[in-house]
Amino acid sequence: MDSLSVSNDLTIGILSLQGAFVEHQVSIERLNLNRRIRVLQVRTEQDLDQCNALIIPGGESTTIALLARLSGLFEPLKQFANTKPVWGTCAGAILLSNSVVGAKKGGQELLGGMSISIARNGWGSQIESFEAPLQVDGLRDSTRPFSGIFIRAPVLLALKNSPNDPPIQVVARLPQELTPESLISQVEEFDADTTTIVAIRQGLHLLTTFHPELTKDDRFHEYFVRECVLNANSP
Ligand SMILES: NC(=O)CC[C@H](N)C(=O)O
Repeated sequence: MDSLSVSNDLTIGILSLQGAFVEHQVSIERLNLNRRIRVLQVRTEQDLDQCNALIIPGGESTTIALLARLSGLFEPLKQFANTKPVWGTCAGAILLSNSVVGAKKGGQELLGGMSISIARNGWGSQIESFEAPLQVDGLRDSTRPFSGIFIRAPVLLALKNSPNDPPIQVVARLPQELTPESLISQVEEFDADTTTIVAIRQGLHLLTTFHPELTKDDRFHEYFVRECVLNANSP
């Protein structure tokens, strides 16, 4: 893919403690980038040190946070997110959020970095998992909808950027307002319009509440590489 050719060697790490990390790796490798971008499964601080960008996969956010803490990766990950591009999908999106509602008993450690609040498992039991066609700004061939796969997905509750934070850009929305039934028991009030937002960018980071790595459509991975990784690493 010529448009994504780069002259510097870059490493995209995939946090590989739990969840759908192999699927992300396969998707990036399928992009057929030139060999100067490599993919690395990240399990240690030494792995992370080699990365120019990171993907935090879907899975179980409490478990990923706990394993990161136990493996000494939690603080290095926080520092990484201060300076380098990170893409969080589903559980990864929860970890990138600055605040969460509906955490497990005992609390939930967050890496933070994106000024939003998010509700874990925010969709009601009837639609706990669903697929929806998304209109996404900036994807290649953007008139073709992207099929969003939502699996016990989190729901965005509020965009909370202060004037000092980088602006938040909405990248994708659900086609219509679905009723996030579980939210009704978790939060007293929510803004139905915000709950339709399913992908955002802020600063270096990308967040998607769904799972692009579970489709054969690699346009989101291409988007992350082009918009976040190459932009941040261009000379
Ligand atoms: N598919 C997913 O990543 C689900 C996220 C999960 N519900 C969590 O709270 O971590």
